[in-house]
Formats: sequence, C-alpha cells, structure tokens
Amino acid sequence: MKHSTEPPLLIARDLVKRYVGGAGGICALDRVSLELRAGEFVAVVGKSGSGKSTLLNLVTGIDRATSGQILAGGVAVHELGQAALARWRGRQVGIVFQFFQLLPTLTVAENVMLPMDFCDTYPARARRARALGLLAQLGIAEQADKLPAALSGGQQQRAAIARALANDPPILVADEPTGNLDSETTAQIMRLFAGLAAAGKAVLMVTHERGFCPWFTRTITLADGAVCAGGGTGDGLGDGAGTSDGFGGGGAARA
Ligand SMILES: Nc1ncnc2c1ncn2[C@@H]1O[C@H](COP(=O)(O)OP(=O)(O)OP(=O)(O)O)[C@@H](O)[C@H]1O
Repeated sequence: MKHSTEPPLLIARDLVKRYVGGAGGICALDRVSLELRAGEFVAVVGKSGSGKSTLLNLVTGIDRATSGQILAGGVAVHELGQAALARWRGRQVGIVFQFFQLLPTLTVAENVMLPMDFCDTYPARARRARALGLLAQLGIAEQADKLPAALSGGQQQRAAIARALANDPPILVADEPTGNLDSETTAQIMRLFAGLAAAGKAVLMVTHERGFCPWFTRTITLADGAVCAGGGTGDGLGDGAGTSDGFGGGGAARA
C-alpha cells in the first residue's frame, strides 16, 4: 500500500486518562499519541487492561481525556462542548461494538437511519432509501424491517456496520467487532473493514486475535497504558504482520 500524502484524518497527541479511585487513581493511558490516515486499517492490540478500550473511547469522543489533544480535519476535538462533540462524532466517526448495540425496539432500517436523524445529514425523505442501500451493500437488505433480535449475530453486526456508515464518516472505529462471531462471519467482517479502508476510510480496530495480523496495514501495541509500537506517523504501514508481540498475554488468556 502507498503512503497517503494527505494529512492525517485524526491526530491524537499525548493523551492521558486517569480514573479516580484507589490510591492516586488509575492511569489508564499515559501520553499516547497516534495518527490515522485515509486508507489505513489499524489494529490496537495489547494485554487485557493495557488501555485499548480507553483509547478508543477517547478518539471517538465517547469519553474525555484528562489531558492531551485530538485534532481532526482542522477541529480541536478536545475543546468541543458536549453538543458539538456529539455532532462531530455523529458525522466523523462510525463506531462498531462487540455486542452490536442495536436498539431492540427499532427495526434494522430504523437503527441505520438513527445517525442520519440525529445529525440531519440527509433529507428526511432520503434516509430510508439510504439505509436500505447500505443494508443491501452489506447483504442483509431482506432483514430491513425486522427487529434486531430476529437476526443472527453476523447479521446484527452487519446492521451495526451499516449504521456506523450511515453518515459516511471518514473514520470507523471498532472494539472487538468479531469477538462474538463465528469464524466464517468473522472473515466476512474483516474483509468488509479491509475493503472500507481500501476505499479511503481509516479503520481503527481493537482486537485480541493473533490471526488477524495480515489484515492490518499497521498495528499499535499498548502496554500499561503506553504505546510500545506503531503509534506514530504511519511509517509503520505494512508492518502489521510482523508486529505480533502485542498479542501476548491478552490473546493467549482469551484463546
Ligand atoms: N471507568 C473506569 N474506572 C476506573 N478504572 C477503569 C475504568 N475503565 C477502565 N479502567 C481501568 O483502566 C485500565 C485500562 O482499561 P481498558 O478497558 O482500557 O483496557 P483494555 O486494554 O481495553 O482491556 P480489555 O482487553 O480487558 O478490554 C484498566 O486498569 C482498567 O481497570
């Protein structure tokens, strides 16, 4: 893969996250920096408790850093107020969770329309058609008017990915998105993310799976809340397959 000459879609600088509690609190992240560029499919790996979910929560604006900066498309994300932060996240970041987090009382199509409704990104009359188009792209058009509980795990995750893509965000973030799926569905989802990255999105994914290394263009390894490999400038593009050390204890522990 070629290096992108475009500026990074997202830059995180010196992120620190301290949780209160205990003697002196817990330092979950300690001056973590990273850059995300269009076309990258980046893994975040590390042992359990190394700070992976915390990092994802910060770069998506789900949670706030104790200190540090997040810059994206000329926006100082760390300086945004709550409402502006929610709008930024709704337009700029699609988020995929391990347990899908679809709203159970809405149909699949209505779930996919939610981000468009929230951000007003598409005219109201166009939203359902866009949702159906995304569901068709993901191979689950026929599930559109069912409730999520009627779908298989893999179908629910596809619906969640369609929802994450609803506002066509440049960045996709996924926290162990295949952790609850069988191996065949997992391969399909990985292919899907790789395709989205190849089409120009930046995809950042937490995983414990050693076998996924070849899918990634780069691997960021966290240990005790700090980056010990792969965070910087994208120079590590293509090094994913060789960066297997970060899978140490966490992967083995879960296998
Ligand atoms: N809300 C919280 N309050 C206090 N401590 C927290 C909180 N969330 C996370 N932590 C602590 O911060 C550290 C990093 O947690 P985090 O969930 O980011 O790790 P992780 O690498 O995602 O772990 P896992 O692989 O087990 O999901 C851990 O020590 C965890 O106990």
